[in-house]
Order: sequence, then C-alpha cells, then structure tokens
Amino acid sequence: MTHTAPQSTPHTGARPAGTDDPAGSVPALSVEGVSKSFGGLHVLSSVDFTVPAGTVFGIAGPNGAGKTTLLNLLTGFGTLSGGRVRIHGEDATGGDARAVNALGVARTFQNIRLFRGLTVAEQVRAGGYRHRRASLLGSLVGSPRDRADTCAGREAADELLDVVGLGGRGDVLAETMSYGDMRRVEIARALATRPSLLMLDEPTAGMNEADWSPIADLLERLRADGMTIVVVEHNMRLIERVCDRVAVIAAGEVIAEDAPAPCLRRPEVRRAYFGK
Ligand SMILES: Nc1ncnc2c1ncn2[C@@H]1O[C@H](COP(=O)(O)OP(=O)(O)OP(=O)(O)O)[C@@H](O)[C@H]1O
Repeated sequence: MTHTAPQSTPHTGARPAGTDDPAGSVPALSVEGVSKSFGGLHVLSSVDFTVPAGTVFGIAGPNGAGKTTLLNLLTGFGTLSGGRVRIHGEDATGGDARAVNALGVARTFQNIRLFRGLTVAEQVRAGGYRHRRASLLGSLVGSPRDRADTCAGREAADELLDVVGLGGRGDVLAETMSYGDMRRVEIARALATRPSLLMLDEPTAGMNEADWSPIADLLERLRADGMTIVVVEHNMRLIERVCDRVAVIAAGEVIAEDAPAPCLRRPEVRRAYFGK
C-alpha cells in the first residue's frame, strides 16, 4: 500500500453524512456471520470482517465466490439468510437500500447502471438530488431559489467530474462514452450523495493500467479525505496499492484476511486462484 502525498479532494465541500464518531472508535462496517442462500444454493457462509472508519478494505476472490452477492447484502439489495450488518454502529440488516443510503453509504454496480438519455452532468446531479434544498416540483417549475440550487448542483457536478478525471465532459451523453469512462461517471454519481462509506463493485473492470491508475489515485485521495471505502476487485495491483486490508472469499467463505501483500501470498489464496 502506498499512500503518496494525496491531495485533498473537494468532493463534498462538507463533512459527509454518517460520521459523528470523530475518534473513529466505531467501525464504519461490521459484517457478522453473514450467510446467504438462494433456494438450496449456499452462496455465503458465515462471513465476518470489520472495516475501521477511514480505511480502504478490499474484497477479492475467484469468479462466482460470492463477492457481488455480499456487496448487495451490505447495501440493502436483498435480504440476508443469517447474520448481521452494522454501518457506523447502526443495524443495517434489514435489506432496505434507502435506509442504508441514509446511513451515508453509496455504491457502484458491477454492471453499470446509468440512465439512458442523460448527459454526464445530469447523471451526477441525479445522484446529488437529495442534498439540494429544492423540492422536485420546485426544480421542475424553477423558482428563483430552485434555480440557484440547480446552479449549485451543476457546479458541484462539474467539480466531481474534475475529481474523477472527466472535467469538461459534462455535456456528453453518458451512453456514448467508453466503458471505463462510464465507470467514472458512476463513481462521480455515488460521490454526489456525499457518502462516508463508498462501496465499489469492480471499479476498474476492463481497464488497462493507464485507465485504472487514476482510479487508484482517486481512491487514495478519498481515503485521505476520511472516506471509508470497500472495493470488490480482481485487480491485485490496485488492491496492493490502495487497500489497508483485504478479505479473500472462495466458495462463499472468507479464506484469508490480512494486509494485501501477505494475504495474496498465502497458500490457501493461491490455491483458490490457481488450484495449486
Ligand atoms: N439471484 C441469484 N439466484 C441464484 N443464484 C445466484 C443469484 N445471484 C448470485 N447467484 C449465484 O451466487 C454465486 C456467487 O455469485 P456472485 O455474483 O456473488 O459471485 P462473484 O464473486 O461476484 O463473481 P464475479 O467475480 O464473477 O463477479 C454464483 O454461483 C451465482 O450464480
């Protein structure tokens, strides 16, 4: 892990939601004995780990290990078959994505989920909507206060696009962008909700090093700003570079959890990936 002189990131302009524990004594995320079955298929078995506030935690593992299923459960998409999830100390076991979001959590998806027909800036502003004072009706009819809010939303969106490396491209239709750039838009949209806990599902999938390295830089800057990040990744170089700890999941179980370099060298981890 190399946290090299990260610059402060102007991603929020305010302390993010869900952080009334300045000493950082309450973990940002506690995963306690989480299990999930689909019918008779046991996908996750008693997964445990804790993510301290202000750290970056990686989740790795071979295809089909259960990583996305786990991230879905942590963000309220789907109900647990067993166990408990706590976010900033609050129970978040109920499978309610809106309630999880209200605890300061934002996420991106493995399969990109952008709105068709919206520009890049509009996608980001959609993410930040709940932080504007204007009512939805107000924004549609455009009262003077709402117009001011919309301008503020636009400025914030432009700022976030700079942060993710898409400065000046706010007017581009998102669906016309490269896969890597669409992933950046998703991250900007997630940041627009001012999360204290950001969960990313394979943010660098399909990217070459020139593309993923700036994403790693961004994660380092967000961490330096105090954000907690959980990242599902196959890219071991990114994990080694940005994560404080990583859990490796195989066949639905955590088989190793440690700092990235020693974790990825463990024989059980190598067996899970390479079969030897
Ligand atoms: N809704 C579902 N119904 C039935 N089985 C499911 C469902 N969702 C996931 N699975 C199964 O759960 C297992 C774990 O899938 P999951 O997508 O969580 O793995 P993953 O580790 O994220 O894989 P990858 O790295 O390929 O994305 C797979 O066998 C998958 O087919």
